[in-house]
This record gives sequence, structure tokens and C-alpha cells, in this order.
Amino acid sequence: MSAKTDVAILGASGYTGAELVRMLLGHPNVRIAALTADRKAGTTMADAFPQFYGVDLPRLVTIAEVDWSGIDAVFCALPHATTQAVLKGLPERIKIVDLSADFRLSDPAAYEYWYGAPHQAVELQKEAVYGITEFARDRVAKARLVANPGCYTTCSQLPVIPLLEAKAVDPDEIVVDAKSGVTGAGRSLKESNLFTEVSEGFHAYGVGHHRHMAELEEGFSRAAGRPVIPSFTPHLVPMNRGMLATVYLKPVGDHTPQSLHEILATRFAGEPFVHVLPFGTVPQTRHVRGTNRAHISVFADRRPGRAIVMCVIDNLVKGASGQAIQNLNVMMGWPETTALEAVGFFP
Ligand SMILES: NC(=O)C1=CN([C@@H]2O[C@H](COP(=O)(O)OP(=O)(O)OC[C@H]3O[C@@H](n4cnc5c(N)ncnc54)[C@H](OP(=O)(O)O)[C@@H]3O)[C@@H](O)[C@H]2O)C=CC1
Ligand SMILES: CC(=O)N[C@@H](CCC(=O)OP(=O)(O)O)C(=O)O
Repeated sequence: MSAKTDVAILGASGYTGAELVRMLLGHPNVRIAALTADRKAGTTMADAFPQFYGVDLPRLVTIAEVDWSGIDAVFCALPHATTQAVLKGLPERIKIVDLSADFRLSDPAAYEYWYGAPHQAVELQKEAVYGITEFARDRVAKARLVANPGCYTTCSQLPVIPLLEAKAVDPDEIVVDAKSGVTGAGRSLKESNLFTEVSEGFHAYGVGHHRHMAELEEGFSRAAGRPVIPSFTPHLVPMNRGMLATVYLKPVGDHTPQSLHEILATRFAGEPFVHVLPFGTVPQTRHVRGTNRAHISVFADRRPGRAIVMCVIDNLVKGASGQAIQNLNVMMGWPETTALEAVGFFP
């Protein structure tokens, strides 16, 4: 029996799993009690990620081999669609933060439409709390299962939700142009992620129909109080980590780019991880690399009556594992910033 909270990480041999291990090693309340893998089960974290040589960690096992009796909380960093069957079998006392997309959509029909198969754990889907922590603290604090948001959707919703809630922008005029580092695609082998396919150039993908549209539509609609369908185009850029969302907006009523900036600065004042930069400052992914921080900026567009907002995050941290730890901290009643205080390592 440990005085610390015993945590299992499912999918520890993947990129977000390894990031969870790295960050949780600095968490004073957590003991890493179990780590799982699929193809790499039977090996060690150091075999999967040599940065862990010399660090005392459990071996990588299959999910079937985990002894759940002592586990208090689980981070599930499995590919989407593999998560539902695993999580519905867990004892009810275990708190869960799921990094996959499996529990992010509240409507089973929407899940089936976007993911091509019926949801296998509809009761859990109803119970799940969608956790962009800054917008859902109270619900996250009471949740047993938190659906950790995706990286694109965290980066796009953080700067837009407060503006929709304030009715300061036209919900029918939202264009999200987003760029991701290649770790966003995970570590599994795919031809499209080979060095030759992603280096020395960049490209859009999922144009006009990407599964993250569903998550964005749900989040924006909730904030606007009516259905919203934004334009969204993701791009893959030749860097390991980092994400930039550029969002084109139409202020309404008396609102101006400057007043949008004031709304965001007021909304996020005192937030430990969301920083609204001075008006017109270009945010850069390199400044949030390795951190749980988001940098947001607002600009006037030369096009009359338009504004541009930008947000940068590290897709593996605020876009995944860092926000997952932030959510567990809230669920457990620990200080929200525990193990997450780092600032970027630039240059
Ligand atoms: N990468 C990112 O920036 C973000 C990812 N996410 C989401 O987080 C989840 C994990 O992503 P990421 O870490 O990038 O993925 P990876 O592909 O890097 O890792 C996947 C992990 O799951 C294991 N795994 C794969 N298939 C199975 C299976 N059928 N049963 C059990 N375990 C399996 C793998 O084991 P092995 O290595 O042994 O094959 C590995 O540990 C995904 O749902 C992703 O959409 C969310 C936000 C951002
Ligand atoms: C670069 C890249 O391929 N990115 C992935 C999204 C990564 C991610 O965050 O996935 P979830 O939000 O669904 O968990 C994609 O576009 O499907």
C-alpha cells in the first residue's frame, strides 16, 4: 500500500504515454504503478524510449496483465476506438483520464458518423466530462471519467470559446487554420509519416472533412447556445512538437479586435497556463515547447470588420498529457499546477 496515488498508464510506449511518464516522474502525489504497451509489451520504457535509462519504472505489460487491485487512477493513451472496451471493464472506484477521442462526443450517433462504428460504451460516454480544464473545472472535479480534449481542439477552442460566450463574434464566420507537429500523428508506423513524406515541405490533410470537426462543432455550439459549424483545415508541418491555430473571426455589434483582446485577457487573467500576449504579438510554438502553457494573441485584420486570433500549444503537453495531468490534479483535489509549472526550454 502506497501513501501516493497509484497510477496506470495505458499506451505508455506511445508519444503521449511517454510524455505522461516524463511529467509524472516529477509529481509528488503519484506513483507510476503500471505501464502498458501492445507490440512492445514485455520490454521496458528504456527499450521504447532510451531517455528513460536509469529511471526505476515498471516493465511494459499488456492491459490484460495489469493488476487493478491497487490502481487508483488511470491515464488511457490508446488509439481511438480501442479505448471503449478497455474502460468499460474497469472497477468503478478508479478515476480515468482518457486521452483518446472515444468519449469526447456526447452524442452516440455523432460518434458513429465520425468514427464509422457504434459506440461500445454508451453509458460511460454519457458520464464522461469533456475537459478543457479552464472551461470545465467544477465538472472535472466531480468526474470519474474525463475525456481529455484533442490537441487541435484545445488550441482552437481556448481563444474562441470566451468570445462566443460573450457574443462578441459571429458564430457563422469562424475559420480555423491549424498546423501540427508530426508527433500529433502518434508513433505507430505509417507511410505518410516517413521523413521523406513530411520533411522539406508541408501540407494540409483532412480538408473539408476531418474527425476533429465534430469536437469543434460541439464545443463551439455549446458556447454559442446554437449550432455552429466552423471551417477547419489541419496541416502537418515538419517539426516534432508544437501546434498553431490561426482563427479568422468577425466581431459583431460594437466589438473590435481590441475589445476581443480585452475579453480574452480578462477571461484568462489568473489562469496559470493560458497567457494572453500583448495585442498584436506573434505567438511562437518554440516558446511553449515542453510546457502545459498556451499563448494567445489577437490582431486587427486589414480586411475591415475582421479580427485574427492565434493560439500556440505543445500538442503533446497542453494538447494531451499535460492537460491530462491538469485534469487529474483537479479530480484529486490537488493543486492544479502540480508537476506542470515548467516554462519552455527555448532556445
Ligand atoms: N499525439 C498527440 O499529439 C495527441 C494524441 N492524442 C490521442 O492520444 C492517444 C495516444 O496517442 P499517441 O501517444 O500519439 O499514440 P501512439 O501511436 O504513439 O501510441 C499508442 C499506444 O497504444 C498502444 N496500442 C496500440 N494499439 C493498441 C491496442 N490495440 N491495444 C492496446 N494498446 C495498443 C501502443 O503500444 P505499442 O507501442 O506497443 O504498439 C502505444 O503504447 C490517441 O488516441 C491520440 O488520438 C490526443 C491528443 C494529442
Ligand atoms: C498530426 C496528426 O495526424 N494529428 C492527428 C490528431 C492528433 C490528435 O490530437 O488526435 P486526437 O485529438 O483525436 O486525440 C490527426 O489529425 O488525426
